[in-house]
Amino acid sequence: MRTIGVVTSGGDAPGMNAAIRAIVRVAQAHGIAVIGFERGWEGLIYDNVMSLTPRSVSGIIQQGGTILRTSRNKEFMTDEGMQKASVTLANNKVDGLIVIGGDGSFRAAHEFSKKTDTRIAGIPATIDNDVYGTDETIGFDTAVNTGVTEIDKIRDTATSLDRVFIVEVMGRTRGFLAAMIGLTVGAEIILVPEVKFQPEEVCDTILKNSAAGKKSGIIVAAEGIGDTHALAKEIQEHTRIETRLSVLGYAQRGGHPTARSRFLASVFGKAAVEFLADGKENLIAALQHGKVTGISFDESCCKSKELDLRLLKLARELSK
Ligand SMILES: Nc1ncnc2c1ncn2[C@@H]1O[C@H](COP(=O)(O)OP(=O)(O)O)[C@@H](O)[C@H]1O
Ligand SMILES: O=P(O)(O)OC[C@H]1O[C@](O)(COP(=O)(O)O)[C@@H](O)[C@@H]1O
Ligand SMILES: [Mg+2]
Repeated sequence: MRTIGVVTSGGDAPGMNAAIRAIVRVAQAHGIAVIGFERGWEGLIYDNVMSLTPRSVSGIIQQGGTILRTSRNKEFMTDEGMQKASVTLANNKVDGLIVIGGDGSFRAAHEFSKKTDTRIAGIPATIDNDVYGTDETIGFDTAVNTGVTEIDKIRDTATSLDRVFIVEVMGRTRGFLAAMIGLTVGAEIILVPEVKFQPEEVCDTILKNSAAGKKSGIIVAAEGIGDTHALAKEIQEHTRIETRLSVLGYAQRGGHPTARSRFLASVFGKAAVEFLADGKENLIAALQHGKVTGISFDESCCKSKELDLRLLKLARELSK
């Protein structure tokens, strides 16, 4: 293994830069050079490369986003796109590729490795935490903390005006972010796509809480549950309690990575380089019960990670 290529793909996640830094510095210790491909798979298709050295990754451990930039790319999903990418890797004498991204990037990497025999290692980085096989992804903890900071502020105004708020958080089709944010802000209600709910039950809980003396209500809703605007309207009409919607949006994807996100980036970066250096192909660095390990792309891509529903139950118990 002489040269490793690195790409960040899909939605950016705080801590991606810390992972790039770790890869470059661990590779250096193994005598391996690193080059970066810019803007996700696009950089592999169009041969946009950036040399990465231990000095060029100085001062990025604390930066959100990704210095390699990223993209969502349709062309890579075609045979032709993958062939072009394979030629780029050969032209740059890349012996192994590290993909830093989420579930979509890993499905792409899996296809790519099957079609072109490319040696790949994965590093899970997405605020959604929706990668099977790892308890946590880089960026998740940062996005949780960003959500918590914002919702604590919303609680102040909600309590002052006896209001209910629906706060919509990201997560695509999954409820990992909503569940963790909801539990840790003391939300009265958490709505996730994994659990069907009836608006009447939500109204019922709000009315019971109000009768018990609660001055505000926070509903943390995952974006995947559907139309939160319509839900806020329905709650207000049924309960006669002023109900507002606040969509947290893209701020959840940015900002300085937390220590936790930087830690995961550092240990995953080291693991991914070592997988390739040791000839262990097509593994994703993963955290399982506090230990760093590897899970195959094959397994991760065909399984769906379960949401721990006990988080929702605990949040309900604690918000009475
Ligand atoms: N099934 C697939 N086959 C080939 N390429 C894919 C597939 N799914 C995703 N990709 C590629 O990976 C990119 C990143 O995936 P996406 O789902 O957008 O983000 P993330 O990796 O953060 O989940 C997509 O824009 C696309 O180029
Ligand atoms: O940036 P876009 O294309 O608007 O996509 C928004 C989506 O990206 C995310 O922020 C991150 O998702 P991915 O990690 O799958 O890219 C989701 O939570 C959100 O649904
Ligand atoms: Mg994803």
